Formats: sequence, C-alpha cells, structure tokens
Amino acid sequence: MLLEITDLAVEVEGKEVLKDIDLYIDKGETHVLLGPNGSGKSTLFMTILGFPKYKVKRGEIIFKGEDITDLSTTERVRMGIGVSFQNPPPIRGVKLVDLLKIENGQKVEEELNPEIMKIAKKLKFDERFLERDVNMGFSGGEVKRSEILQLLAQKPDFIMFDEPDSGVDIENVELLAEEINRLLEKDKKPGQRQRAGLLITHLGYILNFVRADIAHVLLDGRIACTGNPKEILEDIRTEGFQGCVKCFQTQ
Ligand SMILES: Nc1ncnc2c1ncn2[C@@H]1O[C@H](COP(=O)(O)OP(=O)(O)OP(=O)(O)O)[C@@H](O)[C@H]1O
Repeated sequence: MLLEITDLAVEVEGKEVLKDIDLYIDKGETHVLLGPNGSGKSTLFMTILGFPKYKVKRGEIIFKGEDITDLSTTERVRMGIGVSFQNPPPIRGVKLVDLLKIENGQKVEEELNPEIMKIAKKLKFDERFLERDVNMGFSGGEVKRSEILQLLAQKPDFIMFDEPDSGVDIENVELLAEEINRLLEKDKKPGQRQRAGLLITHLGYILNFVRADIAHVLLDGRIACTGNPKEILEDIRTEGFQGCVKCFQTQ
C-alpha cells in the first residue's frame, strides 16, 4: 500500500475539521475526493503534506511503509508526495524556469532539461513565459498548467490535485487531463504503475478525461461514502449530498 491513513482526526486553529478518516491508496490507483464546501477536502491535503497548522490529534499516516505523521513537509516532499494547489501563492523573485530546475533536481545554472522544456511547450509555455516570476500575474488557467508542469518536473509518487479543472476552459482542461494522465501513468497497465493520485473535484468534469477508480465523499469532516466515481457523482447530481448521508446512516 502506498498511502495508509487510519483513524485520523485533525484540528485547525482549535477546531476539529477531520475525524475518523480511514483512507488506503495503492500504487496505480486514482481516487477522487468529493464533498460540499467546507467539508474538509483541502484540510486532508494539507494534513497529508504536513503543514504545521493542521494538527493531527489522533491516527496515523503511513507512506511507503513509513510513519510520516510527525515528519516535516520538506521530508514528505522528498519521499515523493506532490500537490497541485487550488490557489498557489505568487513567488516574487523566483522564475518559473528556475523552480522547474530545482524540482527536477537540476542546478539553477544548468539549462532546463529538454524533456521538461518539451512538456512546457505542449502546455503552451514558451521560453519567455518561463522567465516570469512564479504565479505573478498568471491567468487562472496558466496557474493550473504551471502547477501540473511543476509536478511533471518533480515526478512525485503520490500526487494530490486540488480542483485542477476549476476556472480552466474546455480546450485547456483536455490539455491538463492529458498531462495528469501522463503523471498517473495511465498509459501503463494498472499493475505496472508506480504512482497514485488523489483528486478533488466539485463538478467531476475532469473525470470525463481522467479515469478514476474510487470516489470518497467527505461530509462534515468524515468520509460518508466510498464507491464507484460515476455512480456516486450521479447520486450527488440526482439526490444531492443528502443521498450520501442516507448511505452513511445505513452503514
Ligand atoms: N486556517 C484555518 N483556520 C480556521 N479554520 C479553517 C482553516 N482552514 C480550514 N478551516 C475550516 O475547516 C473547514 C474545512 O475547510 P476546507 O478548506 O478543508 O474545506 P473544503 O472541503 O476544501 O472546501 P471547499 O470545497 O470550499 O474548497 C472549514 O470550516 C474551514 O473554515
């Protein structure tokens, strides 16, 4: 198992935001996290990444067989955890090209790895764009594409995507999805994949292009439903999240 989360409870600024979270994600799997605003989806991401504000009150997080519950974010990233943020902050004074080199394990003095340059061009970034400071004045779609490009440079084994399709136009969603599929090794057979992903989506549009194996619905800080992504999305569309409450109550 790549990631094992058991009995997790998390507090943010003194408020219990997550409770009783059990989540198991194996290599080759793509999981989806659904749930209404404020249900705790981003909190779960931040906790897996180990941001100090998110205090683990109970439970543990095991990654690649190692207990990472008390490790720093830097150590977790080094072990192969990556994320594309919903609204990453601008970084004044740091050029995108230099960040990509660091994420790719290169020295800033070197030329950017030609493979990464090729992917950058596929994502519609030219050399001039890469010279810009990270996220400074980037459009919404450019931010999302830059997040995916950075992940492609970093090549983490466990990748979290926080609403990769929000605010992205149709053409660019397809482009992004193609690169997400590349990151998640969808071209290989499931048994041969080394990576796994966890994806937050509100409307599920991205799932028309990125195949997901399992969906979980977070309600009020708890996983209320787990199952087939298409069926769960359909349930939510027809019955709202209350449909999931029923499912939770009958468990
Ligand atoms: N830094 C913080 N300080 C105080 N409360 C917080 C903080 N971060 C998150 N919360 C609270 O935790 C709850 C869960 O927030 P979270 O951002 O995880 O939800 P979400 O499911 O990702 O929502 P959305 O779909 O709107 O992005 C909310 O009530 C939020 O106000």
